[in-house]
Amino acid sequence: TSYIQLNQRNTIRFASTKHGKVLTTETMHPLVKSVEYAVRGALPIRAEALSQQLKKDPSKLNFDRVVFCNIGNPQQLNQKPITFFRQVASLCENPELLKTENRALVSKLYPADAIARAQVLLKNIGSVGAYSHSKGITHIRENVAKFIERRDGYAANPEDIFLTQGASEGVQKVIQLLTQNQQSGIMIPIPQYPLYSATLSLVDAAPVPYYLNESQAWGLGREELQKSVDEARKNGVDVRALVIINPGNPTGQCLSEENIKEIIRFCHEERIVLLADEVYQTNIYQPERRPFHSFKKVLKSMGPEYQEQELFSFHSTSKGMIGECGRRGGYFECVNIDPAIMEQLYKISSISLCPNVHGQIMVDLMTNPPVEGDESYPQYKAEVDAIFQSLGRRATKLAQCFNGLEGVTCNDAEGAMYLFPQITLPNKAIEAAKKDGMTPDSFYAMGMLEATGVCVIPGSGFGQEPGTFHFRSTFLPEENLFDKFCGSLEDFHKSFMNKYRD
Ligand SMILES: Cc1ncc(COP(=O)(O)O)c(CN[C@@H]2CONC2=O)c1O
Repeated sequence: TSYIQLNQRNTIRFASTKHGKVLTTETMHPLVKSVEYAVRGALPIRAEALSQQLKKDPSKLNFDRVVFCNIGNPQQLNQKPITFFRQVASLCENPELLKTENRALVSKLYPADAIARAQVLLKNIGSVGAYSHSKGITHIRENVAKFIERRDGYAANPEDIFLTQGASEGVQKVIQLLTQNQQSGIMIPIPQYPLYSATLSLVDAAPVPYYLNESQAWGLGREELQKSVDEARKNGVDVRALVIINPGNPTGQCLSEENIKEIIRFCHEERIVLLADEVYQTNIYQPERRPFHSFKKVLKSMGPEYQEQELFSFHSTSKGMIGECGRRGGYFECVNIDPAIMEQLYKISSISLCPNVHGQIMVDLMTNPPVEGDESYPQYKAEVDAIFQSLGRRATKLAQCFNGLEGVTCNDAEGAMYLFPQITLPNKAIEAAKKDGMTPDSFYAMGMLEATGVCVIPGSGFGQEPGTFHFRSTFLPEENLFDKFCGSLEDFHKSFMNKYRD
């Protein structure tokens, strides 16, 4: 916009005054100011401060470590990375190791299939220090497409795949494109992972809530979706898309194939774009909920009338049994998306040049791990199975712990990494929270943190049925510390309930 046009279009509000900071919370972008993201909000900030205090003067606190259960960050809680993945990544990082003169030494440390994988990757990448294609390295996108074909049994085109800085970046790009003005609405689950509400705040679009049914194991029916979209459209909201998180965060429910068909039929009939967040697709602990049904697969299995349904599917290297969150690896696949929109997606992807190459390498490894017959397969399978079984045990144990607490009910985690128990708090606690200017569940969670060092996130950070209170915890603390972890929560809860008993 030229200076003159700006002047004609609206009066220029000069940020700079005669003194003080130019950039302040008064002069900043108001939408940024409006954003909230509880997963790293007040509780984790306090937890970080306590963690620093523990290093300086542990005597003042009645716990010896802060347990960050606020975030699905497995390697922060000492989950081991997958050996084969780190072997390949480290070889890509230091190609000198692949030189012939070093082969004898390196072969003592690295299996042949890791060396071979690194060579193939570097042949297609060049240097991990170079910018890559803005959609991601073609060779890796081809491998992702093959993974999708193997998983679903339907064709996938590498040109429909964008590699991203974690799934977050893909979600933000797609929502940005989908929302034209303040009337643009995106349906999001309540409770939801606050990436969605935060992104909608940033683009000044309308969140359109649909409620998961806690009494039905966080189930979702067509009638709830219909009620939500009808209500929004009646109020002038231009509902354009539906976000489904499957398996769910923070709720852990896994959709059946029939449920997915019902959702696709709804989107088709209501002309709504589907955003399928499937980052927990390998975190499914309840056998009856396996195998994972992707929205892509179910859509392709439905009749011809559904074959124009627009769908974006998201995946990430941060979850599963991998937990490589810090590498920022992820992708999204575009299904039935207008070619002109694909060009727009490429354009905005090119603004940030490319996703980081190490994240891309991790996507390649996640989607194409060692297979039966490969030298590294036995170790890879043993590591993945051990993590998977341990997550399942911890999910069950923590749910049992929560269900044993006075006034607490907790659905099992069918999948994902979290539990979202509902807590019934005494009025005295609710009053005390009010006095401290906190929501009751934040007051409870802060009390838990100060007493035990365990950091969870209040349900208000995810949304919840009005009048109910929840908190979200991961079940990621190391298994050998789990009994102590559960014991500290039980002790805190007893003392809290006694302190505020009506
Ligand atoms: C449902 C869902 N979608 C997308 C993401 C983004 O992941 P990446 O950007 O790392 O790929 C997360 C991360 N889970 C957050 C982070 O940890 N705890 C959470 O609730 C998530 O839970």
